[in-house]
Amino acid sequence: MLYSDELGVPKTDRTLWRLRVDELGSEKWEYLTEEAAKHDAQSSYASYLLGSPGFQRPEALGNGDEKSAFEAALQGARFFSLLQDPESGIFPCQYKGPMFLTVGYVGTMYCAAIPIPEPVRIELLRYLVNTAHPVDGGWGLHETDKSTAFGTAINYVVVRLLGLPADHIVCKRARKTLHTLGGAIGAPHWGKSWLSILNLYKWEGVNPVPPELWLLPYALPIHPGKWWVHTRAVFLALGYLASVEYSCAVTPLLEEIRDEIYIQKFDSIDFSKHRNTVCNVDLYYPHTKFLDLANNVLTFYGKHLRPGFVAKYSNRRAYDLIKKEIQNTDYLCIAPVNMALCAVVTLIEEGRDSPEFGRFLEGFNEVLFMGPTGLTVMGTNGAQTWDCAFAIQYYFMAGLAERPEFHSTIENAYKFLCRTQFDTECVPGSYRDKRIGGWPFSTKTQGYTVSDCTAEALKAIIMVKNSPAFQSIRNEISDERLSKAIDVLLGLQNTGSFEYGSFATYEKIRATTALEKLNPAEVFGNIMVEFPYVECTDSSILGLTYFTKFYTYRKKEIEKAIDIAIRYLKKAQWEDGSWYGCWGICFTYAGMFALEAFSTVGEFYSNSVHAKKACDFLVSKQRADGGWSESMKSSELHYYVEAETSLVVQTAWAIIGLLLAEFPDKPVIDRGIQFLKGKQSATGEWFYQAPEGVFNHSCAIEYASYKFLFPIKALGLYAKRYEVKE
Ligand SMILES: CC(C)=CCC[C@@H](C)[C@H]1CC[C@@]2(C)C3=C(CC[C@]12C)[C@@]1(C)CC[C@H](O)C(C)(C)[C@@H]1CC3
Repeated sequence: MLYSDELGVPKTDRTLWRLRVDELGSEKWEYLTEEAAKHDAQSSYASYLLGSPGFQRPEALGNGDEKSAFEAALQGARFFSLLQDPESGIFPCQYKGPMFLTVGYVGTMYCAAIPIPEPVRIELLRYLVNTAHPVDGGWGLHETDKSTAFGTAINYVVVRLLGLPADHIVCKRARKTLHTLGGAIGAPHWGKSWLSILNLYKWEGVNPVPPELWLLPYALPIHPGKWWVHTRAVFLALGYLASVEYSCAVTPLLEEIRDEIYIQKFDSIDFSKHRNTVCNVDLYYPHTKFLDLANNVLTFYGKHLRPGFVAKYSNRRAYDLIKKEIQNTDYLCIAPVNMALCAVVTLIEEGRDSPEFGRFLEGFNEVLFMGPTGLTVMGTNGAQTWDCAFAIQYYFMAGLAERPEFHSTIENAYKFLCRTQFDTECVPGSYRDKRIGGWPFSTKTQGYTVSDCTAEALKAIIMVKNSPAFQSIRNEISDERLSKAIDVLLGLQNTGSFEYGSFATYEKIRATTALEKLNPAEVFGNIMVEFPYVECTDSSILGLTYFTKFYTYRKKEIEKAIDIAIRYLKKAQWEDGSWYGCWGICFTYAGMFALEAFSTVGEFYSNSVHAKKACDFLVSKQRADGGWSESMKSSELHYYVEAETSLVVQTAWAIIGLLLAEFPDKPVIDRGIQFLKGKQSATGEWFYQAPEGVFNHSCAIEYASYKFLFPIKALGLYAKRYEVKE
């Protein structure tokens, strides 16, 4: 039973929610009146997303051992295909986990004094009640985290702003935990920033990130235009807000909250002394001495030396850049963190009734996603492109795509990918690369190319274009447009000495990774600049190798790019045969991707020491029940940590790696396959077990489609290798 139900916390009527999806993949939930709902049926996949009974499952097939691996893959694909929105081709799902995003939406609405629509308010609250830590009632950085000062302080504020009274049991428990953690004073930089925006803390107690940094010559490595896109975008807006010291008007409710979140009396706190006070439970990446020094110098500058005209000029510059970010992403911004901050800046600059701020109010609907436990702000505005690219590829690899029953699934997803390729550039002066030809992680509107998303989308499209079964839609995208994707991808490969041949996420590495020494976020690792990522490198290899099978465009350069990327991978492999994965958990995820990349250049268990070592590593982690189970702790601690129970997605990853590397010991693989089959319901469903993804080493995030996509691939590859063809 959900905690919110146990407590009798109000909820909306699930049957009245509708998911509106448009052809570019924007996902917006709408709550209807009972009358309107009568004429507007809930789609079946929306019922699945809400955990409502309306979802029509495929007809049941046999359980566990009775079915072959192929039948299990087939049944899994039948189930997953029902989760597609047939109009747009995407597979909408709640991309949740991070617990520091809802404050952005609720905080912005509070600053603008705009009431949150009632169904949204009720469901946001319900989600927070359901994610409160079962033991102590606090919240962490992500849903499955321990309680931290950051998570507990901001989400406590959020539930109070959403109307939960201070004497409610949820508030009482959270408050007690917050006080045990030392109170909101120990919140890290972003927590302190949001508290200051909400007038619950003072800007003098927040370490500075002045917009003046944008006035420095670009040649300097410290120039923010060279930082990782997310960090650049967050600190751009935060720099503006801190510089103008924006805080919303104090209200009686805020005065109450001021009395609740600290262990000291609010008025007695000298906030300027707490710039560096961070609860040690929260601390993942402590300040370096170098950063402390820089903070002291910049604080002194801000207080005593900053000429008014410089402040004004640099704020203008920051706002200009914010406007460009808004233009390039049509108000979505790169992700909900900077979106909310840009919305507050727009509120200050343009006013609450301006059309510009109004667009933000619409944009928020695209990142709020409803689910069985309530409504939350997602990590991005979805995972549309990524999921479609995988679905297409894995149906092909599993030998399913050509079956007429899946034609429309493939066709719809393919058309979505074709529509999603970038065909316009960013406005000049945005510090952005050329993007025409690239693909994003979510939607075209969001506007940011990602290396591996480009490569995986490209590969999926080539599969469809060259399949005899899909000749009628092969001209949906021209070969020339595929060549543009190659231009983007080749342009993203790193050429610096230590990361030579690798790929980062959104851009090439623009400044030394030593800048990480200035990471001020306290709770995240690897955020200051781009880093070389093995998974992004692997996916890029997959896209490039697949392209050369069919096309000759820039062939020599592509071959060289693949060669140096493979070399990078080999260099990055750890002594024990593993790789540290940054975007999925963790060594298992990275191992799978690397083995797939090796397989495309003819390196397998039998002929490559690197592939052999990688397989041996994976095999050494198999558990007695045949499954694999890596914990999120691996990502945090940088060594392999097993979780409590075997996990479907982890097992699929390991099996895929072993199969693609042609690992010879069949019984090992058989046991993994048995595990995957055993966890599948007769209707083809696999169930959520644990977050599959991670970012910045410390924050877990759920990829809801993975529990279908990777088992389908694993079972299908197994069937191709070992089962007699039908
Ligand atoms: C520290 C900050 C700004 C937090 C906001 C959250 C974002 C940084 C996260 C949320 C989703 C996220 C993990 C994502 C990625 C980067 C960081 C994101 C955007 C990328 C695009 C990096 C490359 C990866 O291979 C993959 C494509 C899987 C992910 C997708 C989601």
